Amino acid sequence: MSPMLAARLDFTAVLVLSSAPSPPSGLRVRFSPATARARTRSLAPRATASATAAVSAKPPPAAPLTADRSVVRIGLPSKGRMSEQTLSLLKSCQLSVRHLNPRQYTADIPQVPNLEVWFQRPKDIVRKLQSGDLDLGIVGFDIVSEYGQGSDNLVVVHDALEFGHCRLSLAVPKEGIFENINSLEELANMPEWTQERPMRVVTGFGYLGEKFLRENGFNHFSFLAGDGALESYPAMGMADVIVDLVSSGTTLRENNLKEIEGGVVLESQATLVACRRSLHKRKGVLEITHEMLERLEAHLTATGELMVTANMRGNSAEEVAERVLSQTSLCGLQGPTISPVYCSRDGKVAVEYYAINVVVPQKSLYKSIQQLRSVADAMAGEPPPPALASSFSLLPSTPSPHRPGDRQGAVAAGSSAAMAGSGGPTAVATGSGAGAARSGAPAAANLPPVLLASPSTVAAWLAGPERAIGLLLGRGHGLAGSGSPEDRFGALAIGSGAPATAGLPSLVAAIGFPSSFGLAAGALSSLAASAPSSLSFNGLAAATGTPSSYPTVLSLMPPLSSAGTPPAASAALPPLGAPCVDTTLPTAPCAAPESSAVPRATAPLPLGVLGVAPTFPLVPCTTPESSAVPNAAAPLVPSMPGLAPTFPPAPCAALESPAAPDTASVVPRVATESPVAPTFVPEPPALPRVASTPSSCYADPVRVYQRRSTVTAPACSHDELPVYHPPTAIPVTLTQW
Ligand SMILES: Nc1ncnc2c1ncn2[C@@H]1O[C@H](COP(=O)(O)OP(=O)(O)OP(=O)(O)O)[C@@H](O)[C@H]1O
Ligand SMILES: O=P(O)(O)OC[C@H]1O[C@H](OP(=O)(O)OP(=O)(O)O)[C@H](O)[C@@H]1O
Repeated sequence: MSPMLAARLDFTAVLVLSSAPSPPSGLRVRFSPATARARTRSLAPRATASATAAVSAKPPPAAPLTADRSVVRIGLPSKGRMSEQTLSLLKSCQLSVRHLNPRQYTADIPQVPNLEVWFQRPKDIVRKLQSGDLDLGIVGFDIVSEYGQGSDNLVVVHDALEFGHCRLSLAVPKEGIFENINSLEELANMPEWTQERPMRVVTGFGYLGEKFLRENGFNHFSFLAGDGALESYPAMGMADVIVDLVSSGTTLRENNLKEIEGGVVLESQATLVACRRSLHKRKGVLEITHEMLERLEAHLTATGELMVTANMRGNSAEEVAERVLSQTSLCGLQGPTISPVYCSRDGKVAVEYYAINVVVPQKSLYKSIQQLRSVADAMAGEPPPPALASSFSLLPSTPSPHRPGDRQGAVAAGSSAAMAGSGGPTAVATGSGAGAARSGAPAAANLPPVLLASPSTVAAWLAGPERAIGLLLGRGHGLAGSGSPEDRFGALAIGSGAPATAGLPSLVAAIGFPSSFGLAAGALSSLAASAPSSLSFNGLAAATGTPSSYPTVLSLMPPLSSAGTPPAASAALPPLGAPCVDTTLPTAPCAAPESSAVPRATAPLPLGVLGVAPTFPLVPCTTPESSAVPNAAAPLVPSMPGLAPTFPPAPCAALESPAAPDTASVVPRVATESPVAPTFVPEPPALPRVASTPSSCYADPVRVYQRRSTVTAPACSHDELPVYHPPTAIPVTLTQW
């Protein structure tokens, strides 16, 4: 084995970034061999041990940095499947790439003035990072590993940008001499492979492929380089096995190939990579890297979180806080924000309700809402509501008539007595995206609830105690899916576990996930077409348009009353493609409590989920001295509204003349379309200074980032180079509208 192959993959050196606005001389880039070694070990689960262990550490190329270049350069994929997602990720981080002339390869990012974007083929990005012609780049880890070949001059500063997931895998034909070959070991020991007749491998990853085979005991193999359609080579008799990228596995299956145990060479996804020499030497690279990491981390951390807003009665914010904090799913990142909701009572300002804003993991949204409801009921002196499955309200058994004029792809189903009696699904309604599920619409007044979310979220709901009714759109997105577990859920999964006589759960939700929206719309159309006759479909709007018109918004319907009080029938469907921040679904009439015709039991707990809340972690760890230094993330903060509207309204009157300025400028749709009691969330307090950590940890203010997957060590474990700090310090949220 060559020394090159025997060396280690060492992309994992830490990047030390200064948060202090000190002059460049004060910035330190330091790489700790010890720390890097530790990282390498902890990388093993992501890149298989063999791959991790043997990418060589070639000496860094001696290419000098171009003396006259003062601008920092980042390389982005010019085409292919990574290209669009890269731009979209950056946009989500408020780093919009301005590509004025599509014929040119350069662009800029207005938010980062000294940064020049160069669109390049991914492999060229890696090559140019090595040579120092690019300073930063976004490419798949597979490409970094193959073309970087362990170069010391490459630093993967963020290894999990959460797109472009795939694996580099060895696959063999399902039949013939491979029929009983199911593991790498069995493959290596096949008597067929001799020096004269080696195993022929076709791949576009010659470096990683060869290293992998050598490390796994293969003695007789030969390589054939191929660029595309590698799955055809075995059938054509040109190769015995392939080493290629796999994501869904469909191409392999369709070409009669199979993966085998131990055959994964490398797990990959998009990464942010930097040129080490640039980080050291080129002015501005460190700061820009720092800023990009800040934004990426903020966005990625927040995508699994939702901000839930609810109004509930209470005597004081503290009392509400105590109750809310007693619930396991309502503790937020640091705790809920609780603020008074001002209503007008007899011409005076009164506070009877409090708005709770709390960040919850998307996965436990359902649980959180149940807990909120139970807290709200307890506050009102009532027993907590039953679990969701038994809190369904009975619906009229007559199916709602089909409305011919409804929009395409829109679908919702009323319940039917037949279904309720069958023990099968009691009802289903589906709505798609962007708050389009509008059970409050006249023809949809009897509609059951909608739960539409990403497959994994719905799967969690279905599997959870609530046994929610749901339409799960699996990968197959056929309504009668089969095959993989996800495909099995691709079928309509409704009413599981709901009592046969039950009507509907009290929750209506529609989530528009840009990523799965097309899928959702397709499945909804199929559902409409293939619906059993016992279901009838009413029109619920399915928003269409570009992904950007789907705010990730979840609209929640207040509970139907136990007496079956339908939702107010006043809400009109939003126009197609409208940005639907659909919060206008009050069930109770807006009235002062004393005059309310609606018994307390039916009064809604108004809920709204404000969508993805990117959380901007501020500087996680500094020396005490640095607390005098403005936080590096601070400039991000003032642009955030920090105001979470509450909706729908708490029962109250005199909304026409709010007693205090309203929040219309913040949330115009809510203010104009919904009779919302104004809620005043105090201005966010002045940003606290960065939390201090024991000074023994640091010599000066530093922030260290490295590959996310290696975040295992405690915060301050190294005398000089503290490892990555999980960004939990000071969450600041931005709600996307
Ligand atoms: N199923 C997949 N097949 C190939 N690449 C995938 C897959 N899923 C994610 N990726 C990521 O996308 C990158 C390849 O994208 P794409 O094939 O568009 O790139 P490219 O460099 O333009 O390809 P080519 O060199 O074949 O033109 C891979 O390097 C990998 O990181
Ligand atoms: O597991 P799957 O989801 O089926 O994806 C795997 C396929 O995708 C890629 O090919 P690509 O579409 O880039 O075309 P190519 O073969 O020409 O490279 C890869 O080379 C596989 O062939």
